Amino acid sequence: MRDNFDRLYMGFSRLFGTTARYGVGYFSRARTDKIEPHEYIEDGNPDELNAADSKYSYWLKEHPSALRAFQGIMKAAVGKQIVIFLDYDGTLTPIVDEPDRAFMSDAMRSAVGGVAKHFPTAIISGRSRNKVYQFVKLDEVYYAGSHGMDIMGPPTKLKSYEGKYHTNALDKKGDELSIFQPAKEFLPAIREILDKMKKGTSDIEGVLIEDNGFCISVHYRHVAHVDYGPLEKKVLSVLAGYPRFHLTRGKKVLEIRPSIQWNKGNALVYLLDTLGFASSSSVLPIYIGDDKTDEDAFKVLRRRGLGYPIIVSSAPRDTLALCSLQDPSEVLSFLIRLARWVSASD
Ligand SMILES: O=P(O)(O)OC[C@H]1O[C@H](O[C@H]2O[C@H](CO)[C@@H](O)[C@H](O)[C@H]2O)[C@H](O)[C@@H](O)[C@@H]1O
Repeated sequence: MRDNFDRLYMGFSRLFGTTARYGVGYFSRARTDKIEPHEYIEDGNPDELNAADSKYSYWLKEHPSALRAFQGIMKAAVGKQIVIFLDYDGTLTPIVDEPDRAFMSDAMRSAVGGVAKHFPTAIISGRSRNKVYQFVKLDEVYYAGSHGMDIMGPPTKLKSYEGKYHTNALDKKGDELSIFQPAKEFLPAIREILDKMKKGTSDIEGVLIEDNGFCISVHYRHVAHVDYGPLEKKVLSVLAGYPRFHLTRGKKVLEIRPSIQWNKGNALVYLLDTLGFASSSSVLPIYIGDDKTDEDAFKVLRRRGLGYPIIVSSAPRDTLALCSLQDPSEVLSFLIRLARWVSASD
């Protein structure tokens, strides 16, 4: 009986976008909101939804909810230093139609600030470092923009990272920081590509080109289906003149990136190293992200057998993550719980 209700409610939640599926308040929310199972039966094809749900339930067994696994994660953290890594779009904010309007909620800001009070915390995003900072506006967090190619992290004199890519900086309080930009020499070419990309695609309606510092995003969320082919062709033809760059694909976005061996996984390692946890077993990194690019960081954690890679997804996906969270609202619950847990154990 309970199983039936579970399945029906999951179908309903997928259909109507409610987020109260797992973790705290799952059944209680369903009841207080007075959601009746028959509403779902009338509005959807039960067979299709049941098939999708059973795939998702199966996937959840392999990538359990980090909210459900919370106690286990905290048990593993005993005697270790937790370090938090967060992606931005799709993790700290829901995916929205206008990239410039992916604002972070005050609740999320306060939750991220809450964990950053207790643990070193970094946001690693595909956006430019400054843009992420403008959205987040928390000074106690480290920022890595351009998929990790522009990191503002702890001060460092580590020999393993080339000095020419480092610049010293000060934060607002006057504390020392280090800026690491391993794709520095690509900047002039990136400016050229940006210019050509803007000119070359200006006749296609709906294209939005975002300058991400060391990468460029060509958004096609608002491009008509028939125009996608010509757009991709144009992007590839500009790129053909720049063999030291390559194209990757994200959520309704084509991204142009310098072809260096540096990604979010390298950024995670860099930050762990500069925080003083190089090859340390006394650290427990928790990395939460929703995108393909976050898989590079998941891979590093899995290879090192370290911490918890957590994917944000409400559908089954190929992933190296160990746990999952359904959407940014579950990320919020997880972060709040983490800050409460550490305050309670202080
Ligand atoms: O690494 P991330 O922080 O996840 O950044 C990846 C890309 O995110 C943004 O684009 C995506 O989110 C937009 C806002 O929700 C959405 O409109 C767009 O369709 C998505 O692709 C950002 O604008 C890109 O520059 C980032 O590379």
